[in-house]
Amino acid sequence: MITLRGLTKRYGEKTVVDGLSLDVAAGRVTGFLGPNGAGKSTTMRMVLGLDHPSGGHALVNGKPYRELRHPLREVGALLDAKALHPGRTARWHLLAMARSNAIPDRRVTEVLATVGLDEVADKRAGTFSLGMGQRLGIAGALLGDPGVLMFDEPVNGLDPDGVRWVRQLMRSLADEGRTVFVSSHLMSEMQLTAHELVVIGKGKLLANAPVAEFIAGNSRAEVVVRVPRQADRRLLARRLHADGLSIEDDGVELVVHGAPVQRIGELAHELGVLLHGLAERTASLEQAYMELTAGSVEFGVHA
Ligand SMILES: Nc1ncnc2c1ncn2[C@@H]1O[C@H](COP(=O)(O)OP(=O)(O)OP(=O)(O)O)[C@@H](O)[C@H]1O
Repeated sequence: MITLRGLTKRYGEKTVVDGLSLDVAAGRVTGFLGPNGAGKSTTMRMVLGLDHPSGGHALVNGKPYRELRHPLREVGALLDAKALHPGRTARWHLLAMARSNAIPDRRVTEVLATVGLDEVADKRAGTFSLGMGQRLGIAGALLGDPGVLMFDEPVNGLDPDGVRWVRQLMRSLADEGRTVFVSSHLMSEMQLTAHELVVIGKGKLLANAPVAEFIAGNSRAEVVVRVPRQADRRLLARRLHADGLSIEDDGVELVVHGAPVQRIGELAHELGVLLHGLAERTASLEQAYMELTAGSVEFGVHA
């Protein structure tokens, strides 16, 4: 479990993390979202004791990072996959980490196999592709078999197969009861991977909710009604309009906001309107995220 209370970071005049209070629960994958520069990496760095908070605190399993006896055994992290010694082999990189944290050497062989790098374990990390570097970074996070894991954009540079592998890994780590806190800009991937979401903008907490609740709360559900006959479409549209519902008519389909699908089906039946389709269209995480963060984008092109 990760606990943030009033966590704040200022650089000069700028507050980049602004009073964050939240719990990241065990047994769940928690997606950490926010526009570029929102403060995600800074928050993770404070959890890992790499940056010192200007206010508040961050705890891992109830303790500040610096009080953890064998930190790698309690919290593993992938922050920057490029932060490797290029001349070291993958195996040496991991052995050095293991030995400084009293982790047995055999764990190195295990995690190399877990991330699929066993065949290149004795090659220098400097020759690795971006995706191989990500895998090595993930191996480092898993090394101490920690209960808490943080990944900053772990799928960056991975091919589709690698992306799916990361998704399955995150889920299985959470299924084992671990705390998995993962940042990403890939909304469709987050929708498939995360159970819970934490969204920040300009350092402030914007949302903290299960994925489905977040999408429902930040988007409008729509019902798409396919009405082949124009006269029918007009009749149904008039009736829905009279009921105070908002409707769009593109000449083939009606898109209705604010009414459950059952009600529209019943109305069509009552009016004797022929339907070729009646479907609820739930918003994607991307749509909900865009709605929520529209005012918090710092570096964007304004249309
Ligand atoms: N050492 C530093 N000195 C000054 N400003 C910093 C420092 N580190 C980060 N910042 C600023 O803090 C803000 C938050 O950066 P951070 O990297 O935490 O955002 P992020 O949400 O991880 O962004 P991204 O999605 O682009 O990775 C940015 O405006 C950044 O320029």
